[in-house]
Amino acid sequence: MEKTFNLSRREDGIAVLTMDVPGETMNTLRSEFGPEISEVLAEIKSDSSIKGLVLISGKQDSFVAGADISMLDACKTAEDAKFLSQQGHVVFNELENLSIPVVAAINGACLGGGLELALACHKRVCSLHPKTMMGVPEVQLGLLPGGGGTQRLPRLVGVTKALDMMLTGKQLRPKQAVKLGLVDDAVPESILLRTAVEMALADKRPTKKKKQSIVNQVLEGTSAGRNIIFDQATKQVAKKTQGNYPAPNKIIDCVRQGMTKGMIKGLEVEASHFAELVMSKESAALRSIFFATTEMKKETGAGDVEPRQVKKAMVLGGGLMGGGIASVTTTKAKIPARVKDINEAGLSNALAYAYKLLDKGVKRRHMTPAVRDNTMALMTTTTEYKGIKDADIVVEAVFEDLALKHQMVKDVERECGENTIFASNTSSLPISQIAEVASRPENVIGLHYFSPVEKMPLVEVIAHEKTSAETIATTVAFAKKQGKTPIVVQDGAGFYVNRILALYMNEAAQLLLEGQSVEHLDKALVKFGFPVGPMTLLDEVGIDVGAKISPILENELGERFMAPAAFDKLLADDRKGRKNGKGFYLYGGKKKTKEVDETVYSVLGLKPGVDTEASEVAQRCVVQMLNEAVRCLDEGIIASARDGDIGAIFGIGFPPFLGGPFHYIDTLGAGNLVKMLENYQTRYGDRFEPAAKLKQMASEGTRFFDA
Ligand SMILES: C[C@@H](O)CC(=O)SCCNC(=O)CCNC(=O)[C@H](O)C(C)(C)COP(=O)(O)OP(=O)(O)OC[C@H]1O[C@@H](n2cnc3c(N)ncnc32)[C@H](O)[C@@H]1OP(=O)(O)O
Repeated sequence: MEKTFNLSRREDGIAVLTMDVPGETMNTLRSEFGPEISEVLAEIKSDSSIKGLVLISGKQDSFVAGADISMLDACKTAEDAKFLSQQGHVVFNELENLSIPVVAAINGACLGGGLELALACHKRVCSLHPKTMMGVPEVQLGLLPGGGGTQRLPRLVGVTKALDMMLTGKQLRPKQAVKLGLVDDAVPESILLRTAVEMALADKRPTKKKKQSIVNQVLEGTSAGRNIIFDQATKQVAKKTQGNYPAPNKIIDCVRQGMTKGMIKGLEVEASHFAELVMSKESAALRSIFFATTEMKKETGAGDVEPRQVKKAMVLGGGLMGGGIASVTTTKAKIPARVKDINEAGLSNALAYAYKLLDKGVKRRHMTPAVRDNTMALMTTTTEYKGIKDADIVVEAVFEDLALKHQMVKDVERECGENTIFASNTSSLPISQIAEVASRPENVIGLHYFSPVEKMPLVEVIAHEKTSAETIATTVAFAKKQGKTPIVVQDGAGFYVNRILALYMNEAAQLLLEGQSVEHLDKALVKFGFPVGPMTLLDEVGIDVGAKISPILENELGERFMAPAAFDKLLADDRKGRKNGKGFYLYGGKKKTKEVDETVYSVLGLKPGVDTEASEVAQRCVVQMLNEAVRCLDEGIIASARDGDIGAIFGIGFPPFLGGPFHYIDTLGAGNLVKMLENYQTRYGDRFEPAAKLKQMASEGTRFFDA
């Protein structure tokens, strides 16, 4: 069998151990490598001519991407998982205890177990390659660093910074890593090996630790001080996770026990907690999201049709969405974008949007002002259709007016090339309606972004019946270059995400009209696992936007989408939400915490009654979303349950630890969900009628995913 580790000896006495997993684009750590690694370490220990060791990757631009997540998925028992962690401890301890200097030479991704491997080396040097990132993202998989990271990281960079890395899963760029003391140096890739060899030729004493402030020395240097750190971290975790994610508290416990009772105890605790987490339903759900998104990275959205290259884009409308779309086009995709608006104000907004994003990078020192300015030069502006003949794609992001969009379709077909794609960022209008005036309907497609554009990873790519496969593939590729996760959905009012969101929001509105308070509704759904509650979301999206979409959905999809009439009173009272500072919450005040605008109750003619059980409130809203998601799958609006899960998680923040609507239905059981819906249908009306497919699955006892 081809080897993963190759040991080569240099004349200066330094041995270079190259890791290169055969046939894989990325190095990952697997249990099967154990015997080979032990053999290599034994060879090194027995060869007195070896004066030092450099560990390097044989991959072009990645070091080690962590433990093989598929291997973790294959664990059948906690014992299986615990063995993996303990095996890692043995190997990494052996590496760390070598009598010769061991230096990790890091180029590219060095994540999870990959960083833990590097931490077991005596020193670390990384390259300045743009793909060189270091971190322990296990918490994003519902796990913890199980290869000694919970013990070595705090001892290297300090408890506070180690907890920050492990609890957020943040990835550090080279200069950040040097500043933190995670690596000893960052050098151009061309001299990475040479630098590592020089380090290995020097003695193995660790580089002088970064000087800590007096406060930090006291906090980190005493058990009382450390307990303050641990307690503070525990409080922050509780606030952020609402108790829905077990990994963070276990991470804190590993560090606490290790720092209190020593590294050996710490490693024991780490292996036990790691094992429990690998077997947890939360980690299984989060790992499924990793596999889904990795699989989607390779899909064109149109089978084996090759996408055309997009060398230039145009954005119509420089407002909130247009500015965001133009910004991610230039700053992420590095594709020139020409923004057209009817006035200079819109154009200035788009430029300011991009500049603000880029300047944040300069302030955080991972971008130079020159790179910022060169990237800004990719965005040009115009109030006329000039300089766009060579645009490969035009994205319109103007307000939801069909006549205006029709005019834009005609303008683009007149002013641009015959292959230029017209992509509409509409959030509700059927693409077929927009395309009905096109002389080249095969070039018309929907490309629906979510606000804020630079943060929300999802885009919906909406094909109408005449959209060509090449248009789909090109649009999907363009969105991926923008750093987006696209799902291809079929044409229909509200597409997928807004359609399932609408019923969830309507149910929240019903609960409000029944006397639940605004803050109780929001707290209930945040506790369930959403990033924000429905009333906050409505304020953010815009009450006027919701009111505009509802009748379109009701007209196309049926009266279950009828929004509560009382909400018209909000618009009559000019309540649009954050955008005009009047909504369910107060805006513009000096207080950090948001306060409900109590006058909203009188506008709606309400007096909040007694808030009912939060879980019941959440369940009524969530089952509406689940039921409609099943209808969308049944109607072919989404191609798969996988896409439905990713769309809901990345589009509206459906709780990732539940794996998405379809994974969650599998967890609940279709039969139980039907019973819940039927119970609500009896109590609250036919809007809770279970979807036909759901009833069929309940009767057949089937699931969306293999158990
Ligand atoms: C011991 C404990 O501490 C446990 C751990 O270490 S848990 C694992 C922690 N590591 C991670 O969470 C990193 C996961 N990977 C990524 O974030 C990304 O893959 C990347 C940033 C490393 C690279 O991203 P990108 O350049 O976009 O490449 P892909 O995501 O498409 O990945 C390329 C192929 O590598 C496979 N892969 C990457 N990481 C892992 C992994 N940890 N386990 C298994 N496989 C991994 C990925 O599936 C792709 O495979 P393919 O065959 O090419 O499709």
